[in-house]
Parts: sequence; C-alpha cells; structure tokens
Amino acid sequence: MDHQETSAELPPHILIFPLPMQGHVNSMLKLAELLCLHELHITMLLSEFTHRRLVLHANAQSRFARYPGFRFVTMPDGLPEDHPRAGERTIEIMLSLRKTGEPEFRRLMESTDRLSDVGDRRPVTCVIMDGVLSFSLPVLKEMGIPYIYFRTVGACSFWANFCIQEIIDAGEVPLRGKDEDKYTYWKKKEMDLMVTSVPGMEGFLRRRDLPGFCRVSDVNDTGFQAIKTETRRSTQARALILNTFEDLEGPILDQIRKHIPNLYSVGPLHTHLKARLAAKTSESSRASGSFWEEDKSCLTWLDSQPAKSVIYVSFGSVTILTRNELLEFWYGLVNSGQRFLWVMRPDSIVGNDKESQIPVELDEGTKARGYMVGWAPQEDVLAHPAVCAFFTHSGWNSTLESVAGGMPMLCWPYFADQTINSRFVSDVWKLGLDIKDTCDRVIIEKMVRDIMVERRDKFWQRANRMANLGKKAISEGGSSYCNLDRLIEFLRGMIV
Ligand SMILES: O=c1ccn([C@@H]2O[C@H](COP(=O)(O)OP(=O)(O)O[C@H]3O[C@H](CO)[C@@H](O)[C@H](O)[C@H]3O)[C@@H](O)[C@H]2O)c(=O)[nH]1
Ligand SMILES: C[C@H]1CC[C@@H]2C(C(=O)O)=CO[C@@H](O)[C@@H]21
Repeated sequence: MDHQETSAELPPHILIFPLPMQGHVNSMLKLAELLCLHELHITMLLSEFTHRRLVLHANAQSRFARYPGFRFVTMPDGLPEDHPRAGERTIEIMLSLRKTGEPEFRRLMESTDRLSDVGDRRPVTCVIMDGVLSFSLPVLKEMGIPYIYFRTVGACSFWANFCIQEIIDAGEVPLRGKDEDKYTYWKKKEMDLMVTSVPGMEGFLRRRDLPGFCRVSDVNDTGFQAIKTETRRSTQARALILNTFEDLEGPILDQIRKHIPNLYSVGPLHTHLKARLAAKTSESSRASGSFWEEDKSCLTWLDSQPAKSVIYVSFGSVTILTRNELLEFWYGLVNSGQRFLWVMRPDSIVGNDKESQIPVELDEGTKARGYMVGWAPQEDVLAHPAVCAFFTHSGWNSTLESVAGGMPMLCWPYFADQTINSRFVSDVWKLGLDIKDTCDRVIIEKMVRDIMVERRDKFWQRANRMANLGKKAISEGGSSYCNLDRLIEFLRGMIV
C-alpha cells in the first residue's frame, strides 16, 4: 500500500510480540484482545511452534476472527522442532531468539512494508514487545518504530532483575557452588542470608528468594547475563507495561517508576478483559490460548465434590519433575487425606520414568480422592466452589489468577521469577505458604493440611480481601482501568 494513500482515519497498528512460551502468550493475547475491543489494529507475532500449538488446541483463531483488525503472523524461534522447550532449558528459547531472531524479524518487517501488506491497515505504528526480546531493537530503531516493553512477570521479580548488578556488587550471588546439584545448594545456610541490595525488599528477601536466574555458579553465565541486560534495557523503551495492580505491588512499582516513569500497571489482565468484554458485548465465554487440549471433565468431577474440599495442583506449562520429586508430591497429597485435582502435563516427568510402576497405595489414594488431567481450564477451576487452595509453581499468571480468584496458595517454585513470587505470596501478602527448596513428602503432607484445614479460614479472609482490591483495580475508575485507558491514548498519540 502506498503510504501517501493511508487514510487518516485508520487506527493505530500495534505489533504485539511475546516470548514464545505459554505464560507469555497467555497474558499478551489478553492485552491484544483488550486493544482490539478499543478498535486498534493488532498483529500478533508468534513463533511457528507456538502458533501451531494454538491452532491445534485453543480457540484463539476463531475467537479473534470477530476482530477484523486482528491477525497472527509467525517467524521461527531458531530451535530444532524436537527441542523440549520445557524445564530449565526453556531459557534457550530466549537465547536462541537473541542469536537468530534479528534477520528473521528484519525480513518480516521489510517484506511486508512494516506489516501493512494485508487489509486496510497502517504500517505498524508501535511495537509492544516482551521485555526480553531486545534483539529486535536495531530493526525498530532503523525503521523509526517506537516500542513499549511488556514484561509478563510481576513487578517484584522485574525489580529484583533490574538490581542484578547491585546484587553482584554486594556479593549476594552466585548462589550455587561449582558442581553443586540443587539438592546440595538448597540446604546451604547462606541461602537464608538476607538480601541487602534490592531497595524495598530489605528485611524479607533471602538469597533463596532471588529470581531463580541467580542460581548459577558463575555470574558470567549466559542466561543470567542476558536477563540482567534485557531488564536494564527496559529504560530505553517508551513505556513499560506490567500485568499487576497498584494495591498488590504499589511500593515496588514506585521503585521501578524512579527509573521508568511511564509505567502502566493494567492487571489482572484476565479479569480486566472479562470485565471490559462484559461492558461492551454480551460476551461471557473465555478465550483459550492453551498449548494443550483443556480437559473439561475435571469440572464435572469438581461438581461432585463438597464445597472448599479440593486442592488444585498445577505446576504450569514448563516445570518438569524427576520421578523422585513426583513420588514425594504424590505421597504428600495422598497422605494428607485431602481431595486433589492434579494437572500432569504429558511432558512433565523427566525421561521415561513416567512409565514405571506407581505404588499401589498412591493408585488407591488417587482413585479414592483424586483426579488427574493433562491440562485443565485453570481459570474455571480456580473459580469452582469445590476448590479450597492452589498448590502452584508460582508462575506469574497462576499467581495473579489465584489472587484474583481469592484462592490461597501453597507454593513450590521451580525456577525463574517463581522463587521471588512465592516469597511475596507468603511473607508480603500473606496469601499462602512457601515450601521452596524441599519436596519432602512429610513436609508436603503437613503444609497441605495447614492450608486446607488448620489455617484455612485465616488464608481465605486475606485472599478474599486481596481479590476485592483486584476487582476494584479493574473496575471503572480503578488504577488498572485508568492505566489501560491512558495506555490506549498513548498508543493513539503515536500516529505521526
Ligand atoms: O492446566 C493448566 C495449567 C496452566 N494453565 C494456564 O497456563 C498459564 C501458566 O502460566 P504461569 O502460571 O505464568 O506459568 P508458566 O507456564 O510456567 O509461565 C512462564 O511464564 C510466566 C510469565 O512470564 C512466568 O511467570 C513463569 O515463571 C514462566 O515459567 C496460566 O495462565 C494458567 O491459567 C491452564 O490453562 N491449564
Ligand atoms: C525463560 C525465561 C526467560 C525470561 C522469562 C522470564 C522473565 O523474567 O521475563 C521469566 O521466566 C520465564 O517465563 C522466561
């Protein structure tokens, strides 16, 4: 299309570009739909791998068909097809894109005249990109396209990552000795020393609560260094978007604002989207962005369970467990005597261990009180009256979904931001218990009883209070509601 002929009435055209992982695509799709609702044109850039998963298992394609200004485009992530894209190797998705992404991104932007090749749309007016994809910056700078960062984690982990240089200078990392396995460094008493180098977190943040990226034996580790530089680069963007709300993370957001004043906290995005959809349309259904088929039979199973009797167990889309860890969790749950609904992804157990025999007492305990699925409709599960607590890996989406649903949490963080999220859940917001760095069946059994029975009412009261604050944030006049309106105005103002 000839730029001269671009109609002055055409809306802004925003390119949304998540790191191709379930947790990142989920929240960015929600932001995309919110912007579509306000009539902005959106192109969503996914990796070929994640796009295929979405088309296979989610209703995103049909869901977005109702927005004529929306479309998906794809590019390769640079990894071989059979790369696991799970476990600790997930970091390789980001590292691969840093290596191979720039020429692919350039080709895409140049060959499509900044994505204006299809339909009646402007060349991209602004890019909202995941805050760890700075490989695309040279292309955007050359083309003069403004960009905004959306970091899909909480303010707490963003801020700790932002302070990594200070943490290194204070000698508070590395956390791991050379050749130490995780079961060894988990037990080290230095892990319980207080961190002094992250402003606003003095007094409650221990070294073991630092983002899991700090669990390296060498500060020059490629992944750790990449997180440090990617986070610091956020200051160069025109703005920063975070999926959080002021009543949850206000003091930390204020710390970030000292460096990045143009900060938009617009979460929780899943309830925000639901509320704006309800206000604009008669729409009540939920868009699914799942990379696995949602097994809705668990909702039927929940229907037949007593109120507040089930602990929902899910460790998100990338956690993988050894057989030993699996058995410890399983014994802990069965021995607690509580009902449980457990999401066990097909790829979540290391190697072929999953094929090994399951002890008969676990089999019987599960038949009596448990239900397992490969992937659940999580938002619906968390809203079900039979559910009493969420045993989670503390991924940021799961944390926010639990907060918004008023659901107390039992946290077993696996890696990345999860180790700091779980500390905020237990020690700052007091919405649950953190059992990081152990998977002893006796401890798990005790903690499950604690959250489901002994301290249930206390946690429910607090969780309910925070859920109400979350509701207020996304209601008309609330902080996230106003911030989203401001963001949309900011995006409209970028048409030159
Ligand atoms: O059976 C399931 C399990 C999960 N989910 C959804 O999948 C998402 C999972 O996201 P999250 O809880 O954030 O965990 P991860 O999949 O592990 O997400 C990655 O991305 C997050 C956002 O950046 C980070 O916070 C995590 O540490 C990182 O592992 C959530 O929206 C869940 O509702 C389902 O729909 N069904
Ligand atoms: C694999 C990790 C690279 C960065 C992402 C992240 C973040 O802080 O943005 C946290 O955990 C993972 O989702 C990603």
